[in-house]
Amino acid sequence: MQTLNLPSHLDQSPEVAARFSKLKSRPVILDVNHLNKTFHTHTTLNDISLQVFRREFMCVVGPSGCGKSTLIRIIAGLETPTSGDVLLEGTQVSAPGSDRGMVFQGYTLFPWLTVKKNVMFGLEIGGRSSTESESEARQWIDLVGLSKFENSYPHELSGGMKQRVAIARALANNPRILLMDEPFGALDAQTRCKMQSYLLEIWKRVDVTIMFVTHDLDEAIYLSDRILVLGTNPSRIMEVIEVPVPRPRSSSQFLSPEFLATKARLEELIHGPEEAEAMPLPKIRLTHAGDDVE
Ligand SMILES: Nc1ncnc2c1ncn2[C@@H]1O[C@H](COP(=O)(O)OP(=O)(O)OP(=O)(O)O)[C@@H](O)[C@H]1O
Repeated sequence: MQTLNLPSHLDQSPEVAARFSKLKSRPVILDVNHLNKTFHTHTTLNDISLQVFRREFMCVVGPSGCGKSTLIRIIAGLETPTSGDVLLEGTQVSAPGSDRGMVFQGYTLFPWLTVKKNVMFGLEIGGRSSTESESEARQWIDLVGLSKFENSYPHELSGGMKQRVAIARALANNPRILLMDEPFGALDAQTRCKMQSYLLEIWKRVDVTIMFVTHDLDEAIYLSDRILVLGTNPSRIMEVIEVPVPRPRSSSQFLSPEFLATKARLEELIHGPEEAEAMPLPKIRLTHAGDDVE
């Protein structure tokens, strides 16, 4: 078998290295300190500490059950840690707040409200007048490219369009951080690719930091500045990878040596020997000896 001769994922071009030094010179927006979460007797998060910089795009990956959603839910204030704390711009997170926007995999729009009313909802709850909310909602709907659909109802939109509305609605409250938990997980592959490009475009135009949970390693590399890799047994941070792929990103980079090297490292961390050992299949055979497919 021919093996690819890949560079190390740690190799960075001068251009990429300069971008990371600029990123790290920005203020820390999110500070996670020695976070632990135990459900009954099961330790889901164990001593997780990390810092995210302002306007950084960080993806969170790891095997199923490693605590990705739990981490995001704690940052969102939807779950309380067993110990440790989360600071957003220096303020301790203890409950949900408008400084954090959330987009989930399931479509969470109100089906009885139009696109415009869905986006206006949080603004009106936050105390804005109807006129103010309407003009702000229009601006966000414009940003996600759905002006023509502002009077449509969610059932009249495709899955990708619904998620664009969900992004507009989350951004309308001017959150400091956007927390996205598998937001494109239910979309078909083509729509998913389009949504990834839309999201990068939106992120470039808004002063917001993004934490994005995904199972899709290509998606993580395509979107991220850094990738947080969580592991299980024991639960821990395995690595924080600085993605060496230059920006602006495009699908033509999927086969570039930097992209493939990062993917190989992620595969090694997530699907390495540890996972295979953790879940061995029982040696049961339901076919006749000699009737092998390989
Ligand atoms: N409310 C809860 N009560 C009890 N256990 C929970 C609760 N929420 C999460 N867990 C457990 O914590 C562990 C981590 O769950 P979590 O959903 O955070 O993982 P994940 O990495 O997001 O998984 P997946 O990739 O499959 O979505 C799992 O074992 C899960 O069963």
